[in-house]
Parts: sequence; C-alpha cells; structure tokens
Amino acid sequence: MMNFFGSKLSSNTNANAGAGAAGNEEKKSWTGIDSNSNSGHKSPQVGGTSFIPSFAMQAATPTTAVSQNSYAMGTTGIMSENVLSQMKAMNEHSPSVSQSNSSTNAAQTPLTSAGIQQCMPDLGVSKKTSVDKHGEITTRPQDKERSVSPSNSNNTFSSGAESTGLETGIPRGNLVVTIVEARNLLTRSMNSQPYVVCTFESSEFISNGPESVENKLLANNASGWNQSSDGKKKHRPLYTLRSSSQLNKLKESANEQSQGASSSNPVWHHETTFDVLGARSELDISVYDAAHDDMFLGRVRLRPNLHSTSRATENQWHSLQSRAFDENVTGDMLIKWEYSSTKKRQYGPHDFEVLRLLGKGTFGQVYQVKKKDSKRIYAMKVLSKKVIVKKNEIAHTIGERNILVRTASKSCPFIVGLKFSFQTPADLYLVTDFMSGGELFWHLQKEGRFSEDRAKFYIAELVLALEYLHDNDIVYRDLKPENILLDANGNIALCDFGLSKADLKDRTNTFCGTTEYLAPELLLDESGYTKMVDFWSLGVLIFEMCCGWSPFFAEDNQKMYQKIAFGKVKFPRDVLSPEGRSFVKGLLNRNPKHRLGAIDDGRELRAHPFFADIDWKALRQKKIPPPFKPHLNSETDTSNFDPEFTQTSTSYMNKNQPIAATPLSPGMQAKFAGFTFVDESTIEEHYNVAYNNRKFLQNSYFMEPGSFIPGNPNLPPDEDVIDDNGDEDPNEYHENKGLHESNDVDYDGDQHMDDEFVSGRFEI
Ligand SMILES: Nc1ncnc2c1ncn2[C@@H]1O[C@H](COP(=O)(O)OP(=O)(O)OP(=O)(O)O)[C@@H](O)[C@H]1O
Repeated sequence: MMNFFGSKLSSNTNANAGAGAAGNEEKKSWTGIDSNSNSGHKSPQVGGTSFIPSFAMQAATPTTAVSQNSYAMGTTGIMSENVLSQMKAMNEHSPSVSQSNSSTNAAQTPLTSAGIQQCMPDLGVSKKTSVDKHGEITTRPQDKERSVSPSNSNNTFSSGAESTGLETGIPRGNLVVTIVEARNLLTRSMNSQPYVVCTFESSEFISNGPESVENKLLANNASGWNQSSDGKKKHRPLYTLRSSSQLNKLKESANEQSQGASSSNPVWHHETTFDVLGARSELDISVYDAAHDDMFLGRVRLRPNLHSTSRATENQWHSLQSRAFDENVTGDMLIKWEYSSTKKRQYGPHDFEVLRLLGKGTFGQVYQVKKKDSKRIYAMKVLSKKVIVKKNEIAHTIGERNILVRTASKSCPFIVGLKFSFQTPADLYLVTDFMSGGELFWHLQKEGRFSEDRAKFYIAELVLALEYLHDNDIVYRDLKPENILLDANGNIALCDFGLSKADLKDRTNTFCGTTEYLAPELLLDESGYTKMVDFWSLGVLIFEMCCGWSPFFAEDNQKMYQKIAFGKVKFPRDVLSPEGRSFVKGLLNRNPKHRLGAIDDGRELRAHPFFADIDWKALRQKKIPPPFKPHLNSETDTSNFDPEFTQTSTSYMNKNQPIAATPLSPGMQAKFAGFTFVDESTIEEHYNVAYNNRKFLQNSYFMEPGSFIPGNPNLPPDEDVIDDNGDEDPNEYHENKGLHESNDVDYDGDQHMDDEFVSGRFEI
C-alpha cells in the first residue's frame, strides 16, 4: 500500500476515535483526539463560485438583526443613513418585547433594497474543517476561553432589519393556538391520558402530563400554566380550566372519568404562541396517549389563512384523521387560533431566556432557550467570534448560516429550521427550532441498534433531505447520528451545517468530515470529490443503525482510514434483508462514479428495492407514522439530551453583566457583516479571500511534497466494501472489542502515518 498518509504533521495519537464500535459508548468527535485539545483549527474553504441564490423573496426566511455598532453595519455599505436612522428610531420606539396583539400591518419599516440584500448570503463558502495552516486539530472543545455575555445583548441590537416579509408582503406575527378539547377519542382505557404535540413551521408545542382533579379545579391560569406561590412553573395540567364557566364542564368530565369515559373527551385549553414567518404554513396537532406508550389517537392538520392580513381568528371543530390506513381513529378536536401581526422586526440575545445547555461544538454552545415574548422554545447556537477568528473560520461560519437561511426559506422538511440569526460584538447567534427528541445518536446508544424497518424510515427521510440539498448544490459532508435530531413526533431533522458546502456544481477537495463516515475518495482522490460522499456516509450510517457498530471502526484513526480505503466489511447474520444489503452495498461502493446515486442522486436511491414499501409523497408530507416517538413530558423536556450538558448551570447566561470591552477590532468585526446581511460587493470580496486563503494553504502547507494525497488511486470500477463470502459473526465482533480483525488489510503495516494529521476534521 502506498504511504498516502505520509503527512508532515506532528503526531498526536490520542485517538478517541469516536464511538462506533462497542455499541457507541462514546460520542464521536470530529477528530478523534482528546477533548482537551481544543485548538480546532479550520482552514479557509474552497472558493467556488458566488453563492447568490434567488431566495430574497422566499416566504420563511429567518429574521436577522444587526448590531448598531457602526463597524457591523457600515462596512457592507448597503444601508443608507436614512434607512439606518429609521431603523434606529423604530427600535427605540418599539418595545423590547413584541406586542402580539398589534393590529398593524406588516409594512412598518421602509426597507427596500437593504432589506432584500440581507437575505443574500455572501458567497459559496462552506465552513468548518479542523486543521488550519498550522496543522492543529480540534475536537469538540470545552471551549473555556469563550464567554457568552448577555451583557453584550444589552444595547447592541437597537437597530436591525428583517430579512423578508416587508418586501414580500408576507405577514409576520404571532399565532396563538388554543387546543380546547376533544370528543369521542378512541382511547384504550379510562386511564388514558391524551396529550397533544402541536407543530407549526417546525416549531413544537408539547402539552405536559396530567394532574389530579383537585388541581384541575384550582387551575385557572390564562396562559395555561399553573404558577406556584414562588412563581415557579409546575407541570401543565392535561385537563385545565380557564374560566369558571368551564367548571361545570370539568366536573362533568371528572364524573365521566369515573365512569371510564372522560379520557375520550378531554378538556385541555392548552394555549401556545408560535412565531409566524411564512404565510401558508400548516398547523399540525397530533394527539397521543401518555398512559399507553404514546399511542397515536389522531391528528388535525389545518392551514390558518394568514395571507395579507394583520389579524385573523377561528374557533372550530375538526375531525381527527389517521396517518395510515391501518390506524383506527375517531373523534373531533376543538381548535382556536388567533393571528396578529407584530411590529417587532429585530431580535437579539436579550429576547431569549436561556434554559439549558444542549450541546457543545467547536466554536460555541447550543442552548435550549425560551423566546420571551411568545414563550416559544428554541435552540440557540452561540458562536464566539474570537474563536472563529482565531481559527480562521469567518467565511465558513457565514456559510453555515447562509445554508440554513436557504433551507429555511424553502421550508425543506427534515432539515432543522432557522428562525433568527443575529450578532453582538462578541458572538454570533443562530436560533433554530428546538428538536425535543434529541440526537439519533442518543437513541442508538440507548438501544444498541435499530430494527431494519426503523432504520429504513430514518434513512428514507434522510434521502429526501440529502436529495434536497444536492439538488440545491449543497453537499452536507457530516452525516452521523449526532447530527440527526428527532422531533417530538419522531421525524428526523438534520442539523449542523458547519461542514456543508454550497454552490457545489461538480467537485471540491476540502478535507473534512467525521472519521468513521469519510468516503474513500475524500482520502484518496486528489482531484477532489463530489456530493456522492454523502451517500457513502449514508451507507455507513445504515450499517451502524442496523448492526450496532460502525463498519470501519478501529481503535485509532490510521486504522480506520485504512479500513475505509481498503478494508472489507461483512454483514452480521440476519440484521439486514437482501434488499437492505444490496442497498448498503450500492452505497458503499468505493468508486463514487458507480455508487448508488451517481446517476440520479436521491431519486436513484429512492428507486432501490429496499424502499419498495415507502410512499415517498406521504413520507415527504410526514404522513407516515414514525416507528418511534420520543417520550416527552413537556415542551422544555430535555431528557433526550446528554445530562452532561443539560445539568450544567446556565444561570450566567441570563445575568446582566456590565458590557465587556469589544473583543475584536472594527476591521475584524466588519468581516462578520455577512452573518447578518451582505451585498454583492462583499460577496465578491469574501469569495476572493476564501480563494486566496485556500491557495495559500495549498502552496504553503497542505500540498507540500510529502502530502498524504496519493494521486489517482486507480480504484477499480466497482469496488464495494461488502464481503459477500460470509456473514460477520456478532460474537466474534464482541470478543474482539469491536474490531473487524477479519478484514483483508494488515492494519499494522504502515508505520508512516501521522496520527495528528489523520485524526480528524481538516482541510487541504
Ligand atoms: N435545533 C436543535 N434542537 C435540539 N438540539 C439541538 C439543535 N441544534 C443543535 N442541538 C444540539 O446541540 C448539539 C451541537 O449542535 P451543532 O452540531 O449544530 O453544533 P456545532 O457547534 O456545529 O457542533 P460540532 O462542533 O460538533 O459540529 C447537537 O448535536 C444537538 O445535540
């Protein structure tokens, strides 16, 4: 074997190498190195062509806000002083919390071109990789140096503008939904406890568990939340009352319950408020039975007409529908909704209360937050500008935001929805819908492996997500169970576009990804790789879901790379049907030109016999019942997230601290302008910077003689990695602590590989 790992990088052998084998015991890191090693360097991205999609007029583009600091706004040169002062004035006069009962029409701010330009991403950048020109690598660091100071939020968002809405005439506002009651539900027993999962524009509301009848009678809270004397929230009752006129109804209900009938006729009066970004979004309300394993009891789907109106309301009974033919559903549900447009156009950190830490990444943290005005729960990713600058990742970070803006604007299902993005002098913020089901990784780790049918469901939804991305010239590049989230109903949502690249027409050669999922051409082919790398990762993923370990897992990354490049994999007995095996074989073909999907991308995958029983139209519309529904007690429930994060105190995030000194120079700050809005000249400029940086890296470091790139690997035309000669013996696997010793490769053969270089997420 040629020494294609012969890089000049110094060694760092602490390969934690991710989980994968041995039942995914540990969360995979990007790089497989010590979590203390947080250097996390990322080199500039492949230039590519400009990324100026025409989504400025799209419906659900996330809101943006900009700092009033001159360096943040002035450098783009797109805002006239006039517009700037109008925006400032607007902000000064608008309350910090938006008034949901505003009857004003949407057109509040006379933004024209400036507003539109905000919707434009800056350029075809992708971003995160993990080796910079110094060759340092990062994993998910604890990132002690960054501090997210709410102090920055105190007065940095006094001016702002919104990305869409004004120009398109699409209303922005609040939708207050009350799930009033249901009748004639087909419940299983008198103990049934119906509750609802209500989804709007992929934001979720989940009603809490039940309380006793006595508490029900005491509960008379307009918001639907019980407040204890100390003001703390208690569990939201399943059956609550809002007015004395309903007292009798409740008593009736209690009586019925004793007769075994009330569970069929629950009275809820759950009220929740959604932020409205689009005009024709669907409200999906599903009823489940908490007492019977979250059994599905029916759903209602409706589209409130919010088009060209500032106020609208409806209070109506709707028949409950089934999701599939074989589901027996009866009954009706009374749903009230009330829409009002809002004046508030800009948001900042002070508009959100931080509840819990959900996860940590290379550049910052992700928090569960509550939007103060609507009480809506979101996930907020906070990225430290200082760390981003240090790791030379400005353009890539903006690229992540741009891809999220683009996918949000198209309302692509199965991709986490970006709602707001804004910045302070210290940090960048991405606010997305909170996916309460947690990472697929969490569930896979808990359950060891999934049935083929369950894996097929997730893979099928992923195929649709990837097909959408590829059709829009975006390569995802970091498919792994940690980046696949579950919503409250059990559908998937892809998150973390930090490694994605937009505007990829053909090939790129940025070396990035997570070790176990890297496609061989990414390791081997110096002429670059295509979107097909995502389908290789998909093959790894389905193998991992069904078998319980990663096909190329090894104790250290060098061996893992060797396995990916040259190893053979055997299926354990009886875990995959012949169609399933054939599907995985098609994806794990080492030659990307012959890989399943090479000809017609996702459509080719969808046509494979493995998916013969999938109704793609129904799946896209989320009409197929997910095979598993995460159990949730409330919309703030974080029991599906790692307690290592969720038990961390976040109180410091909500404290008003004195404003910290600006951490970056105005010149540096200017480079983040694209996170909020950009104009075309900036796009051009960013493009050039990215291109030149890459050239610099290629010339000065990564492409030096002795680089690991081996040249044309001359892969055979149809080399798949599945060994058809025999099944893997699961026992042998366990005895060998997850190592596939039977593979064809001599993994100890190459002494020249450099640990640090091959241990992670980096870039050439
Ligand atoms: N919308 C969301 N809803 C719920 N949890 C989320 C959401 N977004 C992110 N998370 C949690 O935060 C974790 C980190 O998010 P993400 O991967 O986007 O951050 P990152 O900084 O890019 O991480 P990494 O450096 O590992 O790529 C996720 O794995 C998930 O557990």
